[in-house]
Amino acid sequence: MAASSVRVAAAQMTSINDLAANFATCSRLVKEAAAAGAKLLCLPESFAFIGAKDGDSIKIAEPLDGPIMQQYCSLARESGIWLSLGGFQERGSDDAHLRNTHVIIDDSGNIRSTYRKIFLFDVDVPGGRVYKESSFTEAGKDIVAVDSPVGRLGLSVCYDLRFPELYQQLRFQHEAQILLVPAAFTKITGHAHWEILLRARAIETQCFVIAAAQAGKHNDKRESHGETLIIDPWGTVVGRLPDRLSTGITVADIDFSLIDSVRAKIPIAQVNPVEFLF
Ligand SMILES: O=C(O)CNC(=O)[C@H](CS)NC(=O)CCC(=O)C(=O)O
Repeated sequence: MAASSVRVAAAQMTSINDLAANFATCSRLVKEAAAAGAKLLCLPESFAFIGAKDGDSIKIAEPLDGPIMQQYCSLARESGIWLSLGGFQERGSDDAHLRNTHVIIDDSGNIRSTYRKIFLFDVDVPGGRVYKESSFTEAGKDIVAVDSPVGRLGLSVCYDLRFPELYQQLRFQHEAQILLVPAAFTKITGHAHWEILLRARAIETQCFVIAAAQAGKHNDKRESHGETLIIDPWGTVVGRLPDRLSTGITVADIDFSLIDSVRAKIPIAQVNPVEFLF
């Protein structure tokens, strides 16, 4: 008989401009999650690397079959755990661009799925910096969901969170049960919007949401909001890492009967809003 609940973990970390140091941190977190009985660990956007200056990320970008991703595949295999690697700097179609790629690796170390961030962070943060992710990143086009031992995963990255249509499609067209939102939110926007947007996505899609976050100071210019969260389909926060904690994991049990009961009792999927609104 299939188990009715299965454990997941989400990690928080402070990536820097040092691939080996970040890999060492990820290895430790992966081992901790496996020891806690988790079947999937979600790492934040830019887990492998956060540059200290413009152009650093382009320099380290590699294809998915390159040595960096292979190291993470080995880590998944050795620990016997699935990994969600949000926001890998995948080499793009020319030397000036990368792709911000969310990679799902299974417990044998095989890449099962890849999603390239669709919505790029071209934003003038009020009281903060101007970001132009599109200046060095190629946007993805495809919506991606994939089956896993912890349920059907809907993939996204960071700023995608602000586009609810993506999550509506993941839930209602692609049948996602768990939405993954790896991120490196800014201090300012994270403080104002992070938790509210994540809980809204969980409630309006009736999915679990796992949001692994970068936290703390990466370099002189950059600091992330933190506050890794796991949220259930009712909108309750079931796992949380405080912003002040720079590195660690939180675990939660995915209860499939909760997904079913929330969806049965509040039957929004049975209503086609287009019939009523247009
Ligand atoms: O560039 C990297 O190293 C990794 N990528 C990021 O940090 C990305 C793009 S710059 N950040 C976001 O999307 C923040 C979104 C955000 O903070 C919001 O929507 O408010």
